[in-house]
Amino acid sequence: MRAVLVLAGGRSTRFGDRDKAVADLDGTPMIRRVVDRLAPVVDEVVVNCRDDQVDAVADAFSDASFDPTFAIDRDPDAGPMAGIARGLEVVTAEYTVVVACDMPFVDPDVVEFLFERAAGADAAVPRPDEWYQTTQAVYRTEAMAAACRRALDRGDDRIVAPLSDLEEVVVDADEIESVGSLDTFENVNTPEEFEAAKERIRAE
Ligand SMILES: Nc1nc2c(ncn2[C@@H]2O[C@H](COP(=O)(O)OP(=O)(O)OP(=O)(O)O)[C@@H](O)[C@H]2O)c(=O)[nH]1
Ligand SMILES: [Mg+2]
Repeated sequence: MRAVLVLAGGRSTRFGDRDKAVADLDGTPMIRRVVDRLAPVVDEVVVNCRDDQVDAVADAFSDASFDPTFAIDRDPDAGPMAGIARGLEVVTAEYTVVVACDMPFVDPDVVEFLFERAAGADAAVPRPDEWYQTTQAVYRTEAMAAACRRALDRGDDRIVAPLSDLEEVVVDADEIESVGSLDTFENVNTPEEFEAAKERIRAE
């Protein structure tokens, strides 16, 4: 079994006074687009966000054929890795793809490939350049949950901190491009990037 854990508990400060998770991306809230793209390759959908976001996020899924499970931050603003830890508490699947809500071009073929590469290991983490794409990576749910807890317990909330405790497969740019596009990692932070994403979706 496979889950998607969508991270949406950020404050979207670079975006402005709106929550980018539910911002309207050419007729679809961005988080809904992200999940819709991954629905064909997962069995379970979990959303991590703050309590004050639940109504708007639930609204974005009101006409979906599945009900996302909410993992609400107990400790808001504790950073994305704490959000991953919280989300993985409610996942039931053995493997989870973690994805940020602001990656509207996430490629299901890439994610399928990551699930295949993670099998038998603790994680498959893309590293298309010098940075690990930890917010579009597949993790063995229990191993990652434990690694996050250990990192948080030692006061390390960096998103890469759990990796030191995992036996992960690192997936490079060539491997990603053999199955899909590096656009899968594009993320939307500013209104300008959001407008550019909209234009691209209109042209699709
Ligand atoms: N639960 C939780 N998730 C977070 C937190 N900070 C960021 N995230 C999520 O992690 C992902 C990547 O974060 P960013 O791109 O920095 O998003 P953001 O923090 O909302 O935006 P900025 O305020 O502009 O940095 C997004 O999906 C966010 O929703 C946090 O403190 N808690
Ligand atoms: Mg942030």
